[in-house]
Amino acid sequence: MTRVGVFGANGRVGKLILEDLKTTDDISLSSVFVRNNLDFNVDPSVLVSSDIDAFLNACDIVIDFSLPDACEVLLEGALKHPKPLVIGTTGLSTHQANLLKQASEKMPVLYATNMSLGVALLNKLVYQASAALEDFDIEIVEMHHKHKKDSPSGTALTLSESAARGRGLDLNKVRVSGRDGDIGERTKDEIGVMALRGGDIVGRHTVGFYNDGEFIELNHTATSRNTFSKGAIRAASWLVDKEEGLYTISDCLEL
Ligand SMILES: NC(=O)C1=CN([C@@H]2O[C@H](COP(=O)(O)OP(=O)(O)OC[C@H]3O[C@@H](n4cnc5c(N)ncnc54)[C@H](OP(=O)(O)O)[C@@H]3O)[C@@H](O)[C@H]2O)C=CC1
Ligand SMILES: O=C(O)C1=N[C@H](C(=O)O)C[C@H](O)C1
Repeated sequence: MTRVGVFGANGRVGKLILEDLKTTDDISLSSVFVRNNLDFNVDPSVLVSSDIDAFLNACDIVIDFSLPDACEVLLEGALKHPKPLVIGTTGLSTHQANLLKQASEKMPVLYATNMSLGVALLNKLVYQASAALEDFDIEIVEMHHKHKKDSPSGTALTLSESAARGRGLDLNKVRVSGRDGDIGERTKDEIGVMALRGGDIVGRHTVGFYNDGEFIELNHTATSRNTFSKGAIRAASWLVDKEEGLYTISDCLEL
């Protein structure tokens, strides 16, 4: 039985991971990290702790859906006590992304800005379309619930990386994430990545390829957050016996 530690268990996704683990074979909850209290009860055999070392000691693998600063605490702890990590937290700073890379030199780390099968495939399609439709303008729109803190979404940024790679472009030089005022005409290479927020939208991403006379739009809509929690548990079962290294959701899904 694989013992899972959940980081961010009070959160929208974290709570679902705890629920989904109850109905999963060969993998079960053994520890929960909290900064204050857990908002609900768990089986008394589960360690609930705000001590990162104790939390890591009590599990074989960690699943993290928290916030960037919290994820940093996890990565620093894991650098001292290596443990396989499945990380879904988005909005990481450059420093936090570097810590994640450092961690992957000591332990297996699967980082995915979106744990769904659909978005994993969408990334492949976007790469292909971007390369094939070289004269088309690329614009990405993401929509999420009003509680989301980071923008653009991690998924939109990953999709824009796929689009930039398809064209051999450096995303840092071509990404435009806001247009307001007298901005002039659109330049050929820019990749627009725009964010909308409202209500309870679980997650919607549209990657459009626009030319004179025609356009194509590729869309993925998550209709349930369980898509992410179940995807993360599947990733944990796959990652637990891997060697150190940085893995993607496509590796796990063999896409
Ligand atoms: N990769 C993917 O497929 C997906 C990724 N996400 C990403 O996952 C993350 C979480 O999303 P969501 O569940 O909606 O967010 P929530 O805000 O609902 O949950 C965040 C969790 O992080 C915990 N947390 C915050 N700060 C700290 C801290 N300093 N130390 C310890 N724990 C902390 C909170 O604990 P407490 O309540 O105790 O404060 C809470 O449990 C986001 O980055 C989101 O973008 C979301 C969906 C899918
Ligand atoms: O915060 C969310 O809710 C989501 N975050 C992820 C992201 O930033 O891409 C994935 C998903 O779209 C939901």
